[in-house]
Amino acid sequence: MTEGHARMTAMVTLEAVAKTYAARGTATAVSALDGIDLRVEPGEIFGIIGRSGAGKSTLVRCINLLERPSTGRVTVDGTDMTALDDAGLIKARRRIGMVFQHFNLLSSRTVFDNVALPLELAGVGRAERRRKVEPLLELVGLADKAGRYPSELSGGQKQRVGIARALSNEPRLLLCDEITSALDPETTQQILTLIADLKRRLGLTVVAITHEMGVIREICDRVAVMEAGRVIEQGPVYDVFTAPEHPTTRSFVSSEVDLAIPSGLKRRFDEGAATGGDRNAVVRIVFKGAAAFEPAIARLATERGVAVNILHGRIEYIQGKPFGLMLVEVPGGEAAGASVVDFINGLGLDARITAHVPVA
Ligand SMILES: Nc1ncnc2c1ncn2[C@@H]1O[C@H](COP(=O)(O)OP(=O)(O)OP(=O)(O)O)[C@@H](O)[C@H]1O
Repeated sequence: MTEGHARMTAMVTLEAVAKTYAARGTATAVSALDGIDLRVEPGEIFGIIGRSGAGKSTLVRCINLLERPSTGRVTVDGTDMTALDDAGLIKARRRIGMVFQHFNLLSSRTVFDNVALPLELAGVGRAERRRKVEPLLELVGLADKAGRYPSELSGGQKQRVGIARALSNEPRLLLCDEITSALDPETTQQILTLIADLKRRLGLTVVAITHEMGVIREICDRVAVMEAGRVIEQGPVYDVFTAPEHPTTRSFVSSEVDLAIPSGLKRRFDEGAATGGDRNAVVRIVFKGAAAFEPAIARLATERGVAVNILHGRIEYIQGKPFGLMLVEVPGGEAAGASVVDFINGLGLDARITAHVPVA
């Protein structure tokens, strides 16, 4: 119990949660979740990423018991959800908002009445409903659309209605099930910004499932990676992005932060690998954390007198922190590469020889 957050009461805990869908007809039983342990802290945005079929939807639906786990325990805001009867569940679910990929709006109801629906179901009177729904529509930027019907709205606007509806009972926890998967990139960005903003303003805890690493990188504090019903890796987003351990995580992350090496450069690497003549080392340098600010290339020049040739590079910002990758050619023949690697690693960066190119 040395970490600060470990002393807080978690907003969500899953302990040894498993879910098997029973065999039906010719279909065999499916193990969708296979022993999940998770802890979501109050006030964080926790992302869950995985490929199709990994079990993400099942997992998120086990949090509000829309799906009952076969075994294991789910606790939300101090309440053991798995121990509740139906009446207890209905009440507990009011404190958990949920937003869906395909919005799930009622087409025969106006925007206002869609947002008011959970309040109606909870027995809240008309005047009180108005008092609650109007500021919510304001909050999601739809104050002027209260009387419109879903068919008159864009996808992004529909999702704003879905978000306002999820907030109507003033939940402490918001579950987001692929909420930007049906939206174009620009609208996705707006919706993610809205979620991050709502989290800050309302002090919400958010659990978001997605198959897009971009969503995780944009708004999440921590991430769990799922595969075949298990969590294969989890941690702070910056750590998982900059040092993914599991091959599946690496493949998710590479599309976001790896270097796409141009074909002309790749050809030179191939020539460097094949040549029997003189060649120079290509060093791959990773800049991350505090060391990202180290002027490594300049120090190499001033302290060692080595002027490297920058071949390719990329700097990303993840949760506001820089993460850079750079490929440099070290002049002076193959042997010069190793001492440059030592020098740069000595500055706290991560360098290694990744390829060779023929000396021009
Ligand atoms: N109601 C159900 N009955 C039987 N099998 C199911 C049911 N729901 C999901 N499954 C199976 O459980 C596994 C996990 O599905 P789940 O929908 O949770 O994955 P996912 O990661 O959310 O995938 P997707 O992104 O495609 O929805 C899959 O093999 C799926 O076919």
